[in-house]
Amino acid sequence: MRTPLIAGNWKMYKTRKEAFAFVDALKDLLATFDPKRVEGWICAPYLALVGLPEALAGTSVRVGAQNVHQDKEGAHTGEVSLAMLSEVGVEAVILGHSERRADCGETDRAVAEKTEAVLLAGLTPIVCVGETLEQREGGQTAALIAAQVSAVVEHLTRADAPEELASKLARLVFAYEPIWAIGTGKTASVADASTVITGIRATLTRGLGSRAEAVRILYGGSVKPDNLGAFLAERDIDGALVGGASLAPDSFAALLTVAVEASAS
Ligand SMILES: O=C[C@H](O)COP(=O)(O)O
Repeated sequence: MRTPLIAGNWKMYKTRKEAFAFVDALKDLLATFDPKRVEGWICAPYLALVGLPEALAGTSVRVGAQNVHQDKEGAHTGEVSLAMLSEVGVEAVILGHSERRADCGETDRAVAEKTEAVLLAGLTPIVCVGETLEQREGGQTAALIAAQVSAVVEHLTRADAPEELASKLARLVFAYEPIWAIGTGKTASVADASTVITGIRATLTRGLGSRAEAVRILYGGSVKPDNLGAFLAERDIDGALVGGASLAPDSFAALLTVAVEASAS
């Protein structure tokens, strides 16, 4: 049984002051219910990460970043390493978000290398895949998503991959985020999201065999507390990657509440 996961992606929102005010308010809200049956993650901007895990201590909400460099260290101006993230208590990293693929030219290859580095460092990668509206209307969704997922799986299972990688693959998380649904208020239909996510699991099974069953696959794109339940009711949808609706403490707590209720039903 896969533990439901609600990951908030704050993107480039919240100063440190705003981030810590969010945590204070969230802790008050979480005092009234126990979201233990689900995992809640806040993926904050780098500067807000410092001190955030400590501020969330005593809750079941953990902290993630939104990107990392794949190298251990080096001459990479402006980049942040996994050791730097681990040192401040970060446990997960969003990789290959469509905004980074578009704004920063992140390739499937770079996303695959980052995924390997995150797994080897003992953190959880949340690997984003998704199609544009043009690609969807052109009937390319299934092939494109399969190619994005396969690029990661083939890299992780290549013949000369580090041996210890195999035992870490169950920690993989994928997020299917149709680009046209991000921040637009237009979600994919539950049926369409479910079809794509079932396809992702099939691609994972081809590459990973039975280990694919443990991999969690999230839906992302205009998820709100009032539409989350319908996605979570689908067998292969294990949670959500949420942007806008993760920015307010009451809305993030409401997402966790919906996930707890869905996991109980
Ligand atoms: O990473 C999160 C996604 O880009 C979804 O953002 P959104 O919930 O604001 O549509």
